[in-house]
Amino acid sequence: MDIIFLHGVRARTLIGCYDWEREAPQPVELDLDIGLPSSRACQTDNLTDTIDYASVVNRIHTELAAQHFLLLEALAEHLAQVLLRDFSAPWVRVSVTKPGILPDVARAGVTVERGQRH
Ligand SMILES: Nc1nc2c(c(=O)[nH]1)N=C([C@H](O)[C@@H](O)CO)CN2
Repeated sequence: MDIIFLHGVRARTLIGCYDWEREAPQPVELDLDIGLPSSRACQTDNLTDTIDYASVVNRIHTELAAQHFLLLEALAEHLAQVLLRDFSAPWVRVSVTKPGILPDVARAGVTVERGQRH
């Protein structure tokens, strides 16, 4: 399976379990690995035969502005389902981290894998 990836996507969103985290958006970083339905674009050299990673980034920012979750797990699941459903990706790996949220920890985060990797 061919994969496109977007690593180190920086964004802000309202997320967290605690009241102070519900007051203002905080920074998150995303690593997205997105399986492609086919390798056709390798032969055709045509953007319409693959998933446009610029469109993915735009959609991710839209989702992060509109959706508010308590847990990183729920955010990662939501984004994974958007990629599977609306971009026809057969498989995705979505990592979401909060940089600097815990003392002495560079990043705390979660990774979910969804779909079939073949
Ligand atoms: N497994 C998780 N653990 C925790 C999360 C989370 O999203 N997933 N979140 C928090 C707090 O919101 C954190 O950002 C501040 O301590 C704690 N643990």
